[in-house]
Amino acid sequence: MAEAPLVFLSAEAERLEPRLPPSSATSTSSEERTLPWVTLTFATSLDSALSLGPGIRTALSGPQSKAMTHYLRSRHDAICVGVGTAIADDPGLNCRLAASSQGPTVSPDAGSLPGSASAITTHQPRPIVIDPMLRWEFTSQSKVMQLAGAGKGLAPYIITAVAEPPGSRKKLLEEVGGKYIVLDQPNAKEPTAGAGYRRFDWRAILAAVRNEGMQSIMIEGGGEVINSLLSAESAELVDSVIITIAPTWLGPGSVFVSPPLRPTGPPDQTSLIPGPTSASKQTEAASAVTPDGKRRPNVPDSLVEGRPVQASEGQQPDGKHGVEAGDPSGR
Ligand SMILES: NC(=O)C1=CN([C@@H]2O[C@H](COP(=O)(O)OP(=O)(O)OC[C@H]3O[C@@H](n4cnc5c(N)ncnc54)[C@H](O)[C@@H]3O)[C@@H](O)[C@H]2O)C=CC1
Ligand SMILES: Nc1nc(O)c(N)c(N[C@@H]2O[C@H](COP(=O)(O)O)[C@@H](O)[C@H]2O)n1
Repeated sequence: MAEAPLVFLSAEAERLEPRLPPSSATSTSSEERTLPWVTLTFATSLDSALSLGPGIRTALSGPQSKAMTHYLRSRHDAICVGVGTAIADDPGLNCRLAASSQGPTVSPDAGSLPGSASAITTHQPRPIVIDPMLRWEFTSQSKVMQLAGAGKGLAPYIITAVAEPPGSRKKLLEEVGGKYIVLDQPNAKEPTAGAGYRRFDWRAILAAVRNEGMQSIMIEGGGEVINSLLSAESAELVDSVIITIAPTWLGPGSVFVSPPLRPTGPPDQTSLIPGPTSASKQTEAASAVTPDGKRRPNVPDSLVEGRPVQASEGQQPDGKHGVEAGDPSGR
């Protein structure tokens, strides 16, 4: 069944605006940045899980939160996932906000102010897939490729360490406007990770994105992407964090957001990297809601901005969801 067009209210968009990259129409400051504006945004359960398992697409967001995500997609030049997510989810990574000048729908035009329902030109973000070893076996049937072919989204740029990607895939990508971006050296400082690759330095990833003319990127996941970005070395690169928290637990075996602690010091808040607004605030926000969706007493309003959701809202019929925005670097 076709997905109903997503609608995001102007008032909600205005609430988010201070956390979003400057509009390209009104600011030149973003052009002066050497790296793009980075928004980290994802949905978790109360136990900080992104999905039931590494290969399992798990719906945590309801329609309102999903519409918010698509508004965010309309406000960024690029949208980034790791190859684990590309394989697990076969994602579309496009913006599917209703493009209507009627009613309260926000214009998806990144250049217009929230609520101005005039010129509607849907801004599509460029999908960026981090795939150092080229594990993603995309085909012309992959959702993102189909959407690009149909003009409903952009084709992916794949960031890889493989110097010469296979010609057939290169052709497939280029036919719909995508390409490979080869990064010279994965981060030599890091030990080889389990899958036999070294991580890229996030600065190198972001510089490559900026080099393509993109001034803002939203990073959606999955676990490894988020946890490496929120490591001590790179968390300062993140300008904004926007998290949806679903009132459920996914339990052991899930893919968790759990950024590494510093190598020294006790495992308490002082060793969480850097500043309280990402990991620690997320934990507080999660514990602010009981399993049946009620607010716990003595929890400040600033931590959870929940609202009742309709029974039709996806996987969490009787719960609440919250949007938490913060700056992980404490700036
Ligand atoms: N609830 C939510 O908002 C979201 C949930 N997910 C879920 O997350 C799960 C996938 O998470 P993961 O398995 O952790 O995969 P992932 O999507 O984080 O991809 C991991 C892979 O990406 C590459 N990678 C990541 N960071 C890198 C770096 N700095 N340098 C070089 N390569 C890097 C590596 O090849 C690594 O194996 C899926 O089940 C998906 O459904 C994904 C995105 C959002
Ligand atoms: N915001 C959010 N909530 C969830 O519950 C999710 N599972 C995700 N997943 C992310 O969205 C991508 C799917 O995008 P399409 O709808 O196919 O365009 C998925 O790959 C994750 O990045 N996000």
